[in-house]
Amino acid sequence: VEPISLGLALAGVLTTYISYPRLYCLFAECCSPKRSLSREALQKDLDSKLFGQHLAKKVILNAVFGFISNPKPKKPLTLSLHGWTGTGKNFVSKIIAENIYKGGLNSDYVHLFVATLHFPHISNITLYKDQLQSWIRGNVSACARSIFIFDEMDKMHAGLIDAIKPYLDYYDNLDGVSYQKAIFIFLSNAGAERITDVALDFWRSGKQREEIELKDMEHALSVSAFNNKNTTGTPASRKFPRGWSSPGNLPTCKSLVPRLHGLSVLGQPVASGTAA
Ligand SMILES: Nc1ncnc2c1ncn2[C@@H]1O[C@H](COP(=O)(O)OP(=O)(O)OP(=O)(O)O)[C@@H](O)[C@H]1O
Repeated sequence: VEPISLGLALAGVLTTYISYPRLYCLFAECCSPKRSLSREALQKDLDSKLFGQHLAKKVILNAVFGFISNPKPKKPLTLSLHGWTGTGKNFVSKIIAENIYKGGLNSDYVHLFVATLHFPHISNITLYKDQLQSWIRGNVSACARSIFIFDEMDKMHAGLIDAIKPYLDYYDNLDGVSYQKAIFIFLSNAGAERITDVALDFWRSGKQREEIELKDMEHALSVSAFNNKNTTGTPASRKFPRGWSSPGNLPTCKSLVPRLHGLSVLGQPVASGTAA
């Protein structure tokens, strides 16, 4: 084959590959505006990898699948996972990320922040706020379905929590950017002791762990998370965003508590809820 013909043929193949996003996305990672999540695959992953978290599994499966399947969500998906260290909060975030993007946590569309690592100095709070907001704005502009994971929320400065709040609400757009397809996952130890207390009470009364319901955790978590002493800032600024109930405490039984915020599933707004 002569070099010019070969070159033209290759250029043709390359142009076709780039011009057809679906074809391109078969081989490279894409930010797909359409549904890109298999409920069966997510369920299989949760069932086979995540143990002892029946509430978390159910809530996460319904929340994530319902959200991704909705072509026009009214607000971003906000999940808040609470539990003691080593209960699987990061693990489940990884499962969610991997089910939405091939690259999982390494994807260009998945952003992980660790409070003590990325925002260590209270004196730099104004700088962090600006940087965080422009990072979120820039990345959501580039990919509406961006995922932001915030680890150690209980150690996050209240001022930074305030900086994230506007993106979690029901705005069609903020300064020309719509955040309604974004996913925010907050991980926290706040409420861990209380979660353990509830699980322990169930065990003492001879009930199965699987009998614990979302509502059994709700109140306990709200109170203890709001009173969380680790989050810095004044009590007033510690107020959680609308639809975002505060977190609480419990270690021995090691439960993971996801909290669902104002998510619209099947067109019905769902009030914030909790699972263990
Ligand atoms: N419920 C679980 N089911 C299966 N494996 C788990 C579970 N919880 C934890 N693990 C295992 O333990 C490892 C550590 O858990 P992970 O980092 O998710 O804990 P965490 O709740 O995020 O803790 P921390 O609060 O310290 O960040 C995971 O990578 C996973 O291998």
